Amino acid sequence: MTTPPADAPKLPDDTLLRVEHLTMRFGGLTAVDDVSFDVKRGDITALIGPNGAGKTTVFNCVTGFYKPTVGRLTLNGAGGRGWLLERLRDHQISRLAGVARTFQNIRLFGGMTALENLLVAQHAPLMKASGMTVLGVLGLGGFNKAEAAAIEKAKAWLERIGLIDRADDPAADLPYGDQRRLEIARAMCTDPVLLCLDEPAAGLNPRESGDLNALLRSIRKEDGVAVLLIEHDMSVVMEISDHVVVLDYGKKISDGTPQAVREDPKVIAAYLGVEDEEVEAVEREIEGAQA
Ligand SMILES: Nc1ncnc2c1ncn2[C@@H]1O[C@H](COP(=O)(O)OP(=O)(O)OP(=O)(O)O)[C@@H](O)[C@H]1O
Repeated sequence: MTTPPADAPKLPDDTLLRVEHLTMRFGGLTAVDDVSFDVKRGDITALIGPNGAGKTTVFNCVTGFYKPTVGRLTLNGAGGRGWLLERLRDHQISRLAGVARTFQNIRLFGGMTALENLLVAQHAPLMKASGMTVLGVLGLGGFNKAEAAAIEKAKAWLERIGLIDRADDPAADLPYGDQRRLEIARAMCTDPVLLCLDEPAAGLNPRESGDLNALLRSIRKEDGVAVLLIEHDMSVVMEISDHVVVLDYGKKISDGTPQAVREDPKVIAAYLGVEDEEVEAVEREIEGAQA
């Protein structure tokens, strides 16, 4: 595999990802229209907006599932190296640039145990340690050490998400909320710099949602990993996000702290399904209510 040149522009030290003028067209439909925003290091950034606003499309561009029609996605990755994500293949985005993701629908290996799911995520370093040879896998060279380290890491994550007692149970047998957290732990086992989560709270009950919030806060605090998430559950967004980006009809309509975004008339109008001309009226109503 050839390593792409590191010709990405330098970002400010506190900025992990810069999305510039991102546009994605599907035939005649512009799903994402000239969207720009930053993801700061160690921040939880939420991407919100009504159905069809373009959130998943932005996500798919950042994680390499789509190549943007227009736009630049600069990531200051591991070791301070810069990457232009739109020039990388999707496997390079995860392995070289350090971007991990989960999906709207859980994609664990249901027949494998919880522990095995976390080991599979560490396949790349294990293969490297094996020297890609049978002798390596049989225990010569650094493979045994790497395998022991992978098991330790997997166990540490199972402890952290409260599933160590279920390490040997098939992932499919775990309750839904546990599967969601296991999926996040699996993504974390790849040592990402950016963790992208597509609706992590979907289908969770309030207790499971609380556990998820705690896990994401600990990832921010203890691992220093930045999180970019799409979420419809506003209680999760408002509680854990440092930064919220709002899309509507493919365009960015607001960008700021949860508090600022919550009070932005354009956001309120978008969620209420109000036409553009009526935004000022909504604005006046909000000001009136706050007075
Ligand atoms: N692969 C595709 N081909 C054609 N149109 C697409 C494709 N992916 C998304 N779209 C369209 O792009 C627009 C934005 O879709 P997207 O899934 O990004 O929105 P979203 O904000 O994630 O919506 P939701 O909250 O419902 O998941 C929609 O009109 C959708 O139908």
